[in-house]
Amino acid sequence: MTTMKRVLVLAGDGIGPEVVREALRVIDWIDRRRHVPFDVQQGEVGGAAIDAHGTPLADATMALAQEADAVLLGAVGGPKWDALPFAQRPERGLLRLRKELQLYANLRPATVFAPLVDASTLKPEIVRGLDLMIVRELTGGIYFGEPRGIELLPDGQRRGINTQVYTTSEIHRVGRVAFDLARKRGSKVCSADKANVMESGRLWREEIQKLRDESYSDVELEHMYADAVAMELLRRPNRFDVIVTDNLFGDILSDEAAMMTGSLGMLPSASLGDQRADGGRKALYEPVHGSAPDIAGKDLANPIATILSLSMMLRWSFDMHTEADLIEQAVEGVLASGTRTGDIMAPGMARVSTTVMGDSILHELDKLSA
Ligand SMILES: NC(=O)C1=CN([C@@H]2O[C@H](COP(=O)(O)OP(=O)(O)OC[C@H]3O[C@@H](n4cnc5c(N)ncnc54)[C@H](O)[C@@H]3O)[C@@H](O)[C@H]2O)C=CC1
Ligand SMILES: CC(C)CC(=O)C(=O)O
Ligand SMILES: [Mg+2]
Repeated sequence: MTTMKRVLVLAGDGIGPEVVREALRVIDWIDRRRHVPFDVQQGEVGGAAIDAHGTPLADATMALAQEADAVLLGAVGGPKWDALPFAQRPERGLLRLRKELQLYANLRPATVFAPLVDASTLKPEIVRGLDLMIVRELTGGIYFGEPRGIELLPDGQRRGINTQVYTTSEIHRVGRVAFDLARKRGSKVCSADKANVMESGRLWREEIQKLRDESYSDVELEHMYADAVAMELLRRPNRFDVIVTDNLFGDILSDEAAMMTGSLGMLPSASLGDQRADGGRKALYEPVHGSAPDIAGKDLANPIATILSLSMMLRWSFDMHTEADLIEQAVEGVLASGTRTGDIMAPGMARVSTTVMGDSILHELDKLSA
């Protein structure tokens, strides 16, 4: 018997609702055409939740997220809420979800679809065939460390403080995810840190090395400074297989990697917690991009990152590899036919809207499963 897949959808702000709407149509397609029942609940996060409930994530929504098999999120934030204190900003809603669901491993694959080789700002020979995985630590580091704040000094200056903190167990658990993934891919891990200037970076390096020597001696490990990784990503991205790094460096390096694939609008992500004894795990899926206020409400956003995040959900939360493959093939087919949103458009191609991109992917899914 096929069990019901309980998915909580939090569309969020800006282009969030626009891109999530297209992913919901794909869920509906799977439900109808592949006879896999989904129980989709919807809630607010970010600015939308501030407007509706006065907080970036209501406790009731947090409880729904705890109960769901998986969460699909659009994006949060926008100029309307930019002046709010940090604790009340839209981004805190997302950070609370990550922290309370203990989603410590953020998988951000950067894959270049063949038809998009020319959409990258890098030369085709640099990005062709790119298939790398960034594993970003997501619940520790400088985004959560204490002390933090902005304080007034006696001389009238203000001082901003954030703290980078990691413990051995936080490093080991995300390291294990990276090494396990590498075993299924090219068996190579690059660990990015700043061990030359930060104590937390030195600890990161020592513990990743220890983990590799004790449990993953079959996997090749190299350590690099995060700034050098930023440089190498532009020079020779194909040298990388899996990159494991902390919360802040992972945030930055994955936006950089996104541009190899043509656009931030192409990059999906999965945020995973520990696997339970029953094989399940807490998980949240979201595009890597933000709420893109500059194009919000105009039906211009690329929904592919969100649709590919759904495909990651099918793989990681529901073991539905056939359907995940179908979605990825449909995206590739649509791109090959020259259907492009503005962010991945090449000269001479017509620009389609978010909705038409969604229509085209559904049409391609129909064709593939006819
Ligand atoms: N996970 C999340 O919810 C994230 C939220 N944010 C928030 O989003 C807001 C805007 O941040 P930005 O720095 O502008 O980053 P952004 O990712 O929203 O936009 C950066 C640029 O990429 C373009 N872009 C992004 N996604 C696109 C898509 N799907 N299709 C076409 N073009 C796309 C935007 O138009 C913009 O020019 C801020 O409030 C920020 O805090 C930023 C990053 C992640
Ligand atoms: C809390 C988010 C807005 C930070 C971010 O840029 C991301 O996770 O990609
Ligand atoms: Mg980011």
